[in-house]
Amino acid sequence: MKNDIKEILISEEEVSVRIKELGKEITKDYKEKNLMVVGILKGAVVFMSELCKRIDLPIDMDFMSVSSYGKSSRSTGEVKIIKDLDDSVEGKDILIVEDIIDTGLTLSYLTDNLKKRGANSVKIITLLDKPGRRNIQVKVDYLGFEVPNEFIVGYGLDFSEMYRNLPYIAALKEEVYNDEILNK
Ligand SMILES: O=P(O)(O)OC[C@H]1O[C@H](OP(=O)(O)OP(=O)(O)O)[C@H](O)[C@@H]1O
Ligand SMILES: Nc1nc2[nH]cnc2c(=O)[nH]1
Repeated sequence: MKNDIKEILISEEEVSVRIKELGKEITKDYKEKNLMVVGILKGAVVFMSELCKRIDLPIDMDFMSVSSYGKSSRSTGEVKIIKDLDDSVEGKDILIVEDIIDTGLTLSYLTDNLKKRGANSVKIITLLDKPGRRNIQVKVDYLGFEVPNEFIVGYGLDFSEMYRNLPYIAALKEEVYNDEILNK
């Protein structure tokens, strides 16, 4: 199956260095705050676990799972919560952790949703940003890397549930994915 990989875009070493930098930045920015880290299943799991080890603060961790329909430019899109947080976010400083921002639909919905629940602040960290595919503008507060408009796998990102455990970030060969996947 590794024959499906076109190219390694970001090496294991580069990811590790960037996550350490992001962890330091967050540690500085959230010193006097009430940090709650919210990972979006499943893609964010690998990034979140590495990131949290680099944040030198007491933190709450929780997870949400969402599904989205109609991400194409022809649709306004709809996001549904499949697994919600265990606890209230009232008064918490929320940091949403994502693996990738693509159309912007998921993070736009989640930011609004958590703000409405009375969080003190809601910010976004994403390992990857694919700005070429954006439909909805979203403010990214912390970014790992920008990636080109390719189908990305590794470090939590899957193709048909495969490749999430690759320790680097790679582009899949064009012949493996098709327009249906990118325009779903
Ligand atoms: O900006 P958007 O167009 O909304 O896309 C980004 C979302 O898509 C991916 O999740 P996916 O639905 O593939 O689920 P997964 O994390 O379980 O792989 C990714 O993890 C983001 O949550
Ligand atoms: N695995 C994967 N999931 C995505 N979700 C949105 N864009 C991508 C991508 O490039 N790869």
